[in-house]
Amino acid sequence: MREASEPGEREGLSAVNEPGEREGLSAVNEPFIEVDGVEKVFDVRRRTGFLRWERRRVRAVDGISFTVARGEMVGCIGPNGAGKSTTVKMLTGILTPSGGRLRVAGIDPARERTRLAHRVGVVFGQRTTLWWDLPLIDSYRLVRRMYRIPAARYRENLDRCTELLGLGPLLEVPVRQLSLGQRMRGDIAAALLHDPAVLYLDEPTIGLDVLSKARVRSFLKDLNAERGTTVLLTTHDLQDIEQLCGRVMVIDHGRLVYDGSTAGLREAGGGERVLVVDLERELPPVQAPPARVVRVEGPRQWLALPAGEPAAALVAGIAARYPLVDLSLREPDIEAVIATMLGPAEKGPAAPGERAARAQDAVP
Ligand SMILES: Nc1ncnc2c1ncn2[C@@H]1O[C@H](COP(=O)(O)OP(=O)(O)OP(=O)(O)O)[C@@H](O)[C@H]1O
Repeated sequence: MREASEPGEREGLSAVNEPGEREGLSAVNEPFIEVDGVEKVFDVRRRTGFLRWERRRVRAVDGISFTVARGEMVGCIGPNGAGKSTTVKMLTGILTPSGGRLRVAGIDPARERTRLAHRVGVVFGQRTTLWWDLPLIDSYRLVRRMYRIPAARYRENLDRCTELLGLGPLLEVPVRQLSLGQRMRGDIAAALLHDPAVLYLDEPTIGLDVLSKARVRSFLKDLNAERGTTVLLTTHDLQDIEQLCGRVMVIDHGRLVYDGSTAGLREAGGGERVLVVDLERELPPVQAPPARVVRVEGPRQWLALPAGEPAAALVAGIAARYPLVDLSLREPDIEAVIATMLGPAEKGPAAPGERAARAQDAVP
């Protein structure tokens, strides 16, 4: 406890963000997170034989640049070893960049990590920040002391999280007895008690069942909408991104290969939309170029539309020439789009460490 509260005292911090700092939506377009040509290189030693070691340089992040405005909710995806967690760790100040410039709320995270900690909440899906042997509520009391959260603010935030995350029956339960989904909700609440302006979430729905995922996603959506909390979400679950984030960044080999709208990702990846038509009876494949029939099952036919091809004229043409009963348009599978974007290595199951090895440059 002592250790955690000391740095704040040294820097003479006010306990938590002032209410006015609950991220002025007026400043929505100002960059809140600025990442400019950031690099992170790790020097690692690898054993290559008996008493033989090789020094290698792992370029985990290779000149990434982006900005995030206040109140934005941005998804970050990419294969294992792409550099996502390393980027988040640099944003929290846990790791120092090897090059480039980084600012969060105007603060250099590596230099003023403690000051930044009062503005930031972090949830790592695979690890807990809660005290394992203590009841959940005791962890929250400790968090309150660490951040010196005023009593009224603590109560308000705790009540809100307890209600929206369904934590009421769990508060007196030791963390070690919680299920994964319960613990995750507990972790999210712990990260929010001090009213952070930005929340980093690393795989917040990993291993959760469908209902728990829905609950966590709905909570995050409300948090972002009501409080204007800036959210950076790293995940392998594309539904997290599709349901929560209007913007997505795709990272591969330490580089940003896509940064834009989630909807635009499909087009950027050259994904095809599929038109499913139900005819009155079985018929030969529908002729409607440039769409082409890719599957026929009785009176139902599936037509692939090249990316960017408007559907309206095509649908009208089919309706005029064929006995149409029903039709629907399916967006391209986002997972397939990303696989295309990332190249052949992502299409099959990647061998463990394969991508990491590709990101490594041997040091002469
Ligand atoms: N502390 C470290 N020392 C040496 N290498 C590291 C360290 N941390 C990460 N790396 C390497 O940096 C690269 C990027 O790792 P990172 O954890 O950022 O990937 P990621 O995109 O988060 O992957 P995942 O989706 O599997 O979590 C990998 O090659 C990894 O092995």
